[in-house]
Amino acid sequence: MSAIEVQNLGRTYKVYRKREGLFASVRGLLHREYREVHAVQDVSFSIDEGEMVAFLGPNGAGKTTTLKLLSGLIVPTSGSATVLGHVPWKREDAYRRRFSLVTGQKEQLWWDLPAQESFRLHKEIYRVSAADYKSRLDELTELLEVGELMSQPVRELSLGERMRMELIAALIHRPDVLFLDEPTIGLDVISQRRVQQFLLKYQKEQGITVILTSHYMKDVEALCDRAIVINKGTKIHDGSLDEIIDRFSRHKIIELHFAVNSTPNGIDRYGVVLENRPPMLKLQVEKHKVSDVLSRILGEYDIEDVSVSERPLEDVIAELFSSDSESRADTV
Ligand SMILES: Nc1ncnc2c1ncn2[C@@H]1O[C@H](COP(=O)(O)OP(=O)(O)OP(=O)(O)O)[C@@H](O)[C@H]1O
Repeated sequence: MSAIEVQNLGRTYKVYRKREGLFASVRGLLHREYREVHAVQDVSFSIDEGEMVAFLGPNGAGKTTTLKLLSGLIVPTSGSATVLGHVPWKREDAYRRRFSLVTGQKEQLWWDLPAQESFRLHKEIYRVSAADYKSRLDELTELLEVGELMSQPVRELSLGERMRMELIAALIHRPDVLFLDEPTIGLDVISQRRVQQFLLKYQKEQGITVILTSHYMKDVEALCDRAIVINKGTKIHDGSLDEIIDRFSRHKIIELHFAVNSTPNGIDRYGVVLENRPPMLKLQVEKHKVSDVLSRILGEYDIEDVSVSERPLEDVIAELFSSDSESRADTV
């Protein structure tokens, strides 16, 4: 059953255009000029209950705007959406109790108070019973390993510790849908992994529906099988992570092990040398040339072992979102 249904959703912002110079500023006071930013355009997708889906896109693609729309923080300019049968921007109490939005950049905890005080406030806001509150807090505290930090003012916590507290605050009312906007931004590798492991376990156990935006492909690979990719407000892909690689990667990697304990000169005429550790050499080759390059190399050199692999998701996404491929991404 689908938990989230989005149909031709669009959100346009009007941005005040400020001209330079005194005369233009005075004129601007009398006659305001606006420019329109189409942050989200005609986006449609459907997410089943219990799915964890990544929402990928370069800076300014419209990811946060979409999550804000689905959280009811802003109203769309076109299209429709329902989450668990609710229209988010109607801001019904019944909906508020069923979702949470966690953003890596904006905190919901009181800075000067211990996190447990904020949790208590959330308990009251969401009218969580004392018994449920206790059992959920115990469970989350243990899973996120923050027991000893409960009475410490939030401002004294590290970024990673704070994010774990943010997750507790977001989950204490046990939402059915969780929107995660860059939950690991700025975290070191250890903290990132800890958050990933928690999310994986929690999502499996509770069967909640999750949309995750992240610029870290390690998060995405650890947590999601499916990704929706948007660029300039428009959806350009919806499918498995493997499909992203298959569709957008223009290259493959050939790993060669030479029979002699060296690698030959001039092999770079076949592709880009990514790694050269004799007798091993990794070559990046355009997809459509792989079989031709392979047969030539095998004919020319004494090769002991060879393998062909896809490029890592991280590289494919970086290439897709780099400025020179933006126009390409627009047209796929
Ligand atoms: N309140 C606003 N007023 C005007 N323009 C906005 C507003 N919020 C977002 N935008 C614009 O809408 C576009 C989409 O922004 P959004 O924050 O949704 O992107 P994003 O994909 O989340 O980017 P990032 O990865 O950098 O967080 C951008 O061009 C942004 O400048």
